[in-house]
Amino acid sequence: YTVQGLSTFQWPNQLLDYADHQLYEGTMDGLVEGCTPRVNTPRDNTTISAQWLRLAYNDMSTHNVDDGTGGLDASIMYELDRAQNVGEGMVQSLQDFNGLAIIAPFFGMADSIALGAVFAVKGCGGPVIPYSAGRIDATAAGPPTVPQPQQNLTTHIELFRQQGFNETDMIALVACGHTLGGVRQVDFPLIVTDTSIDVDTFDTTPAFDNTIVSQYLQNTTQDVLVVGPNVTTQSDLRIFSSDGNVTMQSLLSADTFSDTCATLLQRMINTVPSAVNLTDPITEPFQYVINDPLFSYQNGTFNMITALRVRKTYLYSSQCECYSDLVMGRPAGGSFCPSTGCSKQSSSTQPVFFTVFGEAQGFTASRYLFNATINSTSSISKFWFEINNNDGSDPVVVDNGGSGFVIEQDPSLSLFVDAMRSELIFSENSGGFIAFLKVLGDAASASASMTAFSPFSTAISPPFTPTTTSINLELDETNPPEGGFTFFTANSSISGSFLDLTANVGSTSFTVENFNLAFAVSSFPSIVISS
Ligand code: HEM
Repeated sequence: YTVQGLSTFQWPNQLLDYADHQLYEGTMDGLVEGCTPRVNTPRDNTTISAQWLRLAYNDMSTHNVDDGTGGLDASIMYELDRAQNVGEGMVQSLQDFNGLAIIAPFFGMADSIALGAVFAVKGCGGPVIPYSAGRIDATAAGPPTVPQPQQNLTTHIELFRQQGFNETDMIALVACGHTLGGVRQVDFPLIVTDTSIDVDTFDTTPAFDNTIVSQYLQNTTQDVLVVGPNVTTQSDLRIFSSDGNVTMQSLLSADTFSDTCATLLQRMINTVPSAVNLTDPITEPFQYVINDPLFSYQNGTFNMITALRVRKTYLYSSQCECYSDLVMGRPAGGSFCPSTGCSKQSSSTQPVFFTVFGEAQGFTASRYLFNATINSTSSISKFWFEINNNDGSDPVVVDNGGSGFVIEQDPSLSLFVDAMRSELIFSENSGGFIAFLKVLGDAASASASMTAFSPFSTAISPPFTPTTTSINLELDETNPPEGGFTFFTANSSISGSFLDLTANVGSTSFTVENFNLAFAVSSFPSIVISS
C-alpha cells in the first residue's frame, strides 16, 4: 500500500524541499537554542531570539491592508536609518542571516527573516509556528509605519489596523512580542534613563512565556513601556489596558497565551504583499524527502546517487523491533534490470539530527543512501522506494504519490554535474570545487557556461543581496570524451551555492537550473588538499 499524508509533497518541489530542510535540518537553531542571553557579546543582556522577533515585526509593519502593499518583504534592509528602527539588534540580526548563507534563488531574505521568527520563538521555549515559504524580497524601502512608544493609542490602533490586526490582536501581539528582550539604554535614553542598564528587559524571564502578562496584572512589571519614568512613552500600558485588561486576563492561561501567540505570529509572518503566494504551512517534517539524484558516468556505466529520509514511524514494525530494509526500485529494461524490474538495497544509513522543531515535536528520522548503476543507453525513467519491515507485512511503497520519482531524460541526462569526477578542493587561500560537466555531443561543436549564485553578501551593512557570477567552462583535458560525452570543467569558489548550467551542442541548447551545489558537494568523493 502507499502511505500518503498531509506531510508529503509531489517531488520535485525545490521550495518545499528547501523549507523543510531549513526548518528541520538547518543551521538556524544553533543561534537560538537554549534562549541564553548573550552576555559579554555585542548582544549583551538580550537574546538573539528577541532581536530576530523584533526584526520580523518591524519588517512586517510596512503592510497596508487597504491596498495590499508591503509586509514581510525584507524592505527593513532599506529602512534602518529611521528612528522607528533604531537598535543594533536590527543590523546584527540581518548579519546573522547573511552569515548563515541560507538564501537561495527561490528563498530570499524575507523568507529567512520569517524563518528566524519561528526559530526565535521555539528556541525560547514558545510554540511551534507553522512555516510557509515563498516571500519576495523588496528592492526599496516601504512606508514608515512601525509603531513608536511616544505615539498615542489612536495612532497605534490605526497602525495595527493597517497591518491587518484588530484591537484585541494588537494587545496580544504586543504581549507576545514583549515577552522577549527589552529596551536598549543607548538607543532609548529617554525611556531607559538609568545609564548603568544595558538592556532593560520587559519581564524577568528570557523565555517565551506569559510572565509579561502575569507581572503586568500583578503590578510587579518592570516593562519600561508600562512603568518607565516618561508617561508619553508608556505605550505598552496604554495598549494592554485599552480594553480594561480583558485580553491580558485571558492570556494569564499559559495555554491560551501559547495558542494565541502561535496564531498571531503565524499571521504576522504571513503578512505579505497581496501578489505574493506562500506555500501551504509546514507543521511537521515531511514523511519522506529524497536527495535530488546526482549522476556520474565512467567506463561506460551510469551511476545514480540518491537518499531517502524517512520518519521513524515507518521504520519499525509493530511485530518486532527489527530495522527495515530499504530498496530502491527501478523499472524493467536494459542490461541491468530484467523484465520484472530490479531493486537495489540501500548502501548505508545516516542518522538525521533534527533541529529544535523535530525534537520538540518528538520526530526522529533516518536517511538511507542509495548508489545504483543505471543503463547508459536506456538510462532510467523513474525510481521509487520500498520499506520492508521484515515481519511478513507488505512493504511500504514510497512512490511520490503513485507517479514514482521521474527523471527527465532530456535535458538532465544530457547535461549534468558529474558527482564522481567533481572535486572539493581545500587550499590555503580558499575552498573551491571543480565541476566536470558532462555534455552529450561532439566536443568540437560543444560549449558550456554556468552562473554561480552566491547567497553571502560581502557588504558590511545592509542591504545584503546575493550575487551571481558568470563562469566560463573549459574543455577538460584530463577527462577525454567518453561514451559520447564531452567534459567541461570550471574551478569555482564554494561560496557559490546554486548553479545554472547551459551547454550548446551545435544549435541545441541544454540547461539545468538551480543545481544545489551546497548539498551536492557532500557527495563528491574526491577531496583534494592543494597547497
Ligand atoms: C505599539 C507597538 C510597539 C511598540 C511601540 C514597540 C516598541 C519597542 C521598543 C522601543 C523596543 C526597544 C528596541 C531596542 O531597544 O532595541 C522594542 C523591543 C522589542 N519589541 Fe516592540 N514594540 C511594539 C510592538 C511589538 C510587536 C507587535 C512585537 C512582536 C510581535 C515586538 C517585538 C519586540 C521585541 C522582541 C523586542 C526586544 C528586542 C531586543 O531585545 O533586542 N514589538 N519594542
